[in-house]
Amino acid sequence: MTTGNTLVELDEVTKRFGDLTAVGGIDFSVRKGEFFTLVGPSGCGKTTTLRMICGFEHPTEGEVRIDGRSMGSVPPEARDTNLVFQQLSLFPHMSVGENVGYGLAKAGVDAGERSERVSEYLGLVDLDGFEDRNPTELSGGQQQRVALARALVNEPAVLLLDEPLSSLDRKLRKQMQVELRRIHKQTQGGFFYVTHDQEVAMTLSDRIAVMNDGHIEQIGPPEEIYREPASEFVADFIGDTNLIDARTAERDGTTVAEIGGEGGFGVPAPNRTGEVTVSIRPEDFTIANGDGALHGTVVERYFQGDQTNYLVDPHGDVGELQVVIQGRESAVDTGADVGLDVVDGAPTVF
Ligand SMILES: Nc1ncnc2c1ncn2[C@@H]1O[C@H](COP(=O)(O)OP(=O)(O)OP(=O)(O)O)[C@@H](O)[C@H]1O
Repeated sequence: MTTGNTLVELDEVTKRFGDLTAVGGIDFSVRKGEFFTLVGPSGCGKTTTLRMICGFEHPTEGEVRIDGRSMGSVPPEARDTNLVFQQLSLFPHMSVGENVGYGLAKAGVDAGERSERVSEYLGLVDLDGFEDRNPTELSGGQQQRVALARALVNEPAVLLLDEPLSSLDRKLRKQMQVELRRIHKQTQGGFFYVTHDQEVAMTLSDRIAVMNDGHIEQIGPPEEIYREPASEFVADFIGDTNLIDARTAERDGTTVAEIGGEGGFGVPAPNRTGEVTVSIRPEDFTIANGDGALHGTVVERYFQGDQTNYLVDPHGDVGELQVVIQGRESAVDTGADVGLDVVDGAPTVF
């Protein structure tokens, strides 16, 4: 299973706490130079997984390998990993420079080289010249960047990040996402990122693993996860979607899921029969006054600048649908009778 390109491998890893199975037999690998994100709802087992990679927890069953080597009972400090937490964990009594250089000092790196490496990594996180500042004088975003520099300075094979942006406000979080991408590109190390925030996962990652209740539902690049969700859970958790109950029927020799009954429209559902669920993303609809595959009434309309969101109550037993139209066009008002069409090939049938 090991290839030269693989950095971290989890092989049938299970972690039980008493009767509770926090992680139930998961497999994945993180490649060299990859930004890999584990995303899932609170309590699904993300942090436990990360803690098994860095050695703070040990699998009940299965094996963690780093660079092809079984981690068995290798203690955290002997693993080629470093960790950045959600809570800012800088030493308040040390300067920024001392914080960043802490691991190097512990490893016995001499003062001259330490000082060079510290300024190099402060430069990487865009904090040139901050060596003598005190961490308490810095903003939350700057402190988080110091924590990043501190974790990166001894060049670990894998940087583990546990919700490092969640204590920042929305704007700063967006900025730090861009920064993290850039820092990852420059260091070319493996990043293993854990978050419940699917938007962050989509923005940052080369690949995402979606976790649910201790198991992995799907692994793939963000676009694939979004466009071709492997399960109803993934479709619902990653981005917004409409999950519509439907039944299959034969139309012109092909099997379709009928949305809105016989008069509604058919979504191709090859090899399926009976009750199904159809996932349609809000942006995969088009909306117009008048005709469409489905008819309905606009219940609500929310203008959001770059897009307009509609809540449409379709005729037939479909349930309200969320529709998003990007751009400036928003010619349909609340209360209007509208037609909805769906972009060909966009829906997924479960
Ligand atoms: N040391 C422990 N002892 C007992 N149960 C634990 C322990 N650590 C975690 N758990 C349980 O294991 C499950 C998974 O927890 P974990 O922290 O891995 O989830 P998570 O996905 O990281 O959640 P969050 O996003 O809220 O941090 C939870 O039900 C949690 O209560």
